[in-house]
Amino acid sequence: MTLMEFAMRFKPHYAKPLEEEEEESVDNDAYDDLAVRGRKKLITLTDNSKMVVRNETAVLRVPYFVASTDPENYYYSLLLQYMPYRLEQELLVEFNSSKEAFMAREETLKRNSSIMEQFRERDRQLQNAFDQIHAFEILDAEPLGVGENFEDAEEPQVSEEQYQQNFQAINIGQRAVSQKIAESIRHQLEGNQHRERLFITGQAGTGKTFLLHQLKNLINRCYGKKAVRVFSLTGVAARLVGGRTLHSALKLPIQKDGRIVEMPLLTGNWLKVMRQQWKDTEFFFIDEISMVPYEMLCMIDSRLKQLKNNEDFFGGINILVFGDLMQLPPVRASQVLQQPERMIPATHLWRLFSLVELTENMRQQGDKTFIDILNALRVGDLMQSQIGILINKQSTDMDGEFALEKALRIYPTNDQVNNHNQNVIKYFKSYGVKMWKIKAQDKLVDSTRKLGNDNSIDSIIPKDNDKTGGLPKEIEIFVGAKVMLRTNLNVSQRLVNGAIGNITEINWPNFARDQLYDECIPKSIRVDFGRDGIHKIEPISIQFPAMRSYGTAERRMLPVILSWAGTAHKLQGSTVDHAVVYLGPRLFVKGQAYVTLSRVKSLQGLRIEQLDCSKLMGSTP
Ligand SMILES: Nc1ncnc2c1ncn2[C@@H]1O[C@H](COP(=O)(O)OP(=O)(O)OP(=O)(O)O)[C@@H](O)[C@H]1O
Repeated sequence: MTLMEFAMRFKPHYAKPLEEEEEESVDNDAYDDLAVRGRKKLITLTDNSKMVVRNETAVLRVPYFVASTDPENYYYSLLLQYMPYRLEQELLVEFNSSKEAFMAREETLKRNSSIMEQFRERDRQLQNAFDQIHAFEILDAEPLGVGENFEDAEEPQVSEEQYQQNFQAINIGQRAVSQKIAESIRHQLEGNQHRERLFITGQAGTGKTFLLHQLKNLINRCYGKKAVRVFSLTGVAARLVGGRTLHSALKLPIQKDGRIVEMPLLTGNWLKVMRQQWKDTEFFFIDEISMVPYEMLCMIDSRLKQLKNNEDFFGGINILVFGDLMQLPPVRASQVLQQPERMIPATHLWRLFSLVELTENMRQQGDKTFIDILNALRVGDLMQSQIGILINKQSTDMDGEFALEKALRIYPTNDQVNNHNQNVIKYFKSYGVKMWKIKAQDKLVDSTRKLGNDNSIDSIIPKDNDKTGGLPKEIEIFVGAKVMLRTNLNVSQRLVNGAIGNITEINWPNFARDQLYDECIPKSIRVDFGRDGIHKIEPISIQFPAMRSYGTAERRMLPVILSWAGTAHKLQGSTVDHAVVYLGPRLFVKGQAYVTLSRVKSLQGLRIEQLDCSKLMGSTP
């Protein structure tokens, strides 16, 4: 059924048949009124037609629809009630669904709603609808840590000096790729239609990300404009390369429970705006490609075709992907390289790529023993002597740089991460450090259903932080606590989800010197993000769907979580001087041990918390 056919179903309630519709006005009742009572006050509409001002109230009959089960009718009925229109068709033109049409009018509807407030007892119907939509956006968004909709960062400009310095530093393998790309750009600028499709791989630490930055600068300089767009699947990885997440940048659908959902086509204004944004793009980079399932690569291909209005593969732009398939496999999705059977005989996209392998380890530079261990671990072929070295790295005696509160801990699961953070809190408490427990303020914002006596607000709020916009239920903080930001505050200052720093100051409301009551949330905290500076962080409010059909809930909380530990998945791509890593029985994915270990620069900077040798061998996790 087309949207128009769908709209016709409303005729009995709202609209008169089109042929009866007067050119001059849609308010036929008002004209009928005019005939009976004589001259009435007219207002002139923007197209100079006239409309009679109604003196008497009218009753509008509205069937009842439920947003979750019948969104088309629900939003359409709201549009009909609250959006002024001359022809009913206008309401849906250019939109794929009535929800889209409704959201496109958000500003106007809210303005109209506030005007109408004077004439009616406000039923909050519109407000509830917007609240619901925005709350559900939390669920539709990528899981936290998988990035959010932040706009293109104003990337920090690399100085000429830095650029030259990096250029001098690049090794032979990196230089060969740079030269190939420079050459190719020269040909493309001369009109050559060949486009580069490279898969730049190499074990962890071989400088793939370093090369990515260098190529980005090189290409932008060649074109004299921002011609490269850089993406990653996770927000943390995107932060490392100054890029955006694939989902937000390309409006890709979100996979739920490992299922790949169909990708909607962009239409109307969205498409226009995005095409404009992409017009200068000549190169498309994806970092950490090992996290991108094959189906997603296909979606990227079709989205780029649409954005560049070009049916060539990837919309006829150059595409460079960076990653190591021996690192983490895509989370809950099919293999990266394998083309699912149902997609055959479509062209296998990976066949279009040339492979370039970087071989010189730059992260563990100088630590040959560690490099050899990592190389062997990568292919599941550790020698007995190498296992011996790792066994010697096991220690319960964590002091100096490896002290509980200092070195980063890397675990496979969130549970272990939380557990470690709590242990650090206990440790500081044992030294009498003053702590404050900050509890989130939760409330229901939908008036559709009230909480009964048997239900507390806690019973209808999801426990999983990813379903509450990343805001935790509670957090214990103190000056010195290590925290991770869970929202994008300022992309150009790199204050994005995943940024880690230490609290330097806690400020309470009303200039109080301390937390006056248990429910009190600090007015702000200051966090030192190292080279990204010290920044003030204030509490934020986020709406999300409550459980058990209780409508929309809202949580107000500081957007930070404790961060003395992180998961291997979230830390993929990072480099640290010191870390205590877990290589025990809870490793659950092939490649996890390798990714975990290879974050550390040297054997000297490594301690192992638990070691299960069977997890290091062969291809089994
Ligand atoms: N040519 C180079 N000169 C100096 N340092 C380099 C060079 N290439 C890479 N590095 C440094 O080596 C470390 C590892 O590099 P990088 O993070 O780019 O590796 P990677 O291959 O992307 O690793 P991973 O697969 O773990 O993400 C970084 O600290 C980086 O700055």
